[in-house]
Amino acid sequence: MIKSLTIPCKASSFYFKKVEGPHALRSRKVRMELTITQPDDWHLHLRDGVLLEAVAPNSARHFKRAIVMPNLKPPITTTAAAVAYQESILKALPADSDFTPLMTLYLTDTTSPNEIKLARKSGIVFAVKLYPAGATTNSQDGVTDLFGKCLPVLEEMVQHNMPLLVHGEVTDPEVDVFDREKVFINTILRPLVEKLPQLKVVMEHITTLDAVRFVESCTEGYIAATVTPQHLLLNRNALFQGGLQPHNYCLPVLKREIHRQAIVSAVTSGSKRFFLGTDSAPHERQRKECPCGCAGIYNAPVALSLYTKVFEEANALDKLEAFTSFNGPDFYGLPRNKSKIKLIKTPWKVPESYAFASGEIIPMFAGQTLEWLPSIVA
Ligand SMILES: NC(=O)N[C@@H](CC(=O)O)C(=O)O
Ligand SMILES: [Zn+2]
Ligand SMILES: [Zn+2]
Repeated sequence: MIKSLTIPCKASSFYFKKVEGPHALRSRKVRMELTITQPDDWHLHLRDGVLLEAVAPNSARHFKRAIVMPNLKPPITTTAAAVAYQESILKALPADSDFTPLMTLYLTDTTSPNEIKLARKSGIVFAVKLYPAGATTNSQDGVTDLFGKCLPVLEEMVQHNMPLLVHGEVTDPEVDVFDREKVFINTILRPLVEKLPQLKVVMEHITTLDAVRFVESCTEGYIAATVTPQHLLLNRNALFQGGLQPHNYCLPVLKREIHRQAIVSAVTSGSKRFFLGTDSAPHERQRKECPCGCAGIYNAPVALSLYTKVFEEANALDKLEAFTSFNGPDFYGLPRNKSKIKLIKTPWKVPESYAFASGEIIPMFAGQTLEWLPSIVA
């Protein structure tokens, strides 16, 4: 017989469940379980074609909704393209999946204010993404001069309460790659927030103490940030440990340990300004393990285990659910999910790779053993 014990914690909808298995008396093993509201992923790359078919089910297994990045080739610059992309994502999901892709538009120098009206009216577009031209994967069609070219669009976004999602790095080759986020905050973000204080902005995948301080200094409800598992768990040593590690390479690049610690403190503090965004960014193995490898870490299958590990190690498991499942929908003005997910503290091995039609994808922490196995509560 399985005995279970529920221990209430500080947060009301959160509890520990200790389950004593059938061999409990002999082995004295106690299994820990955590049940939380099902999370959403507020920053996800689903790609298209065979890659989309390979990765979409893995995100849909754990997450209820996701903000889907528009940096395809060609990019999703119109509402019509977003509608078509959403249809292909839905087709790539298992028949019984209730995963909802929340679509975004890719901002360019020529995006028209009318496109924002169409986007809002569609009911399927939830944000507009700013890629400074040349900053990251498939950003060549991005913005070259935000204040010179995009102010009318940004003003229209304020009218429609449409958030701007930001890849926050400058592209000036003279600026050290480790300083590009900090320089972006000082030269673009701070002036933007001063010019348009009513614009909702999400600083995506923050990597520095500077970003934490900036977000905390702004008005709550207008400026927020997503945080990835890799920037919570790894510092820049992970790029070179025992040789060059292409599967730990993403943009913004991993930073020093003091920055990692600042981000961990921010998310585990219980602040509403930070929420889950995996930035899961799959690239085919050959495109990562080559002389000029792509930036992007595929973390969708391991993300929830890793976030839970971070909160456990910070003694902040009671703050996990707000970060994974409340702060994101609250910021976007969307309802919180009703469904639940269980995280079971049991060892499980991350697959070495995920095969797909024309190759394979190597996940973050491939082949390693993690704890906290997610499982949807039926
Ligand atoms: N994060 C990454 O390193 N890569 C992302 C783009 C991005 O989010 O900047 C990708 O699309 O591959
Ligand atoms: Zn980015
Ligand atoms: Zn991304």
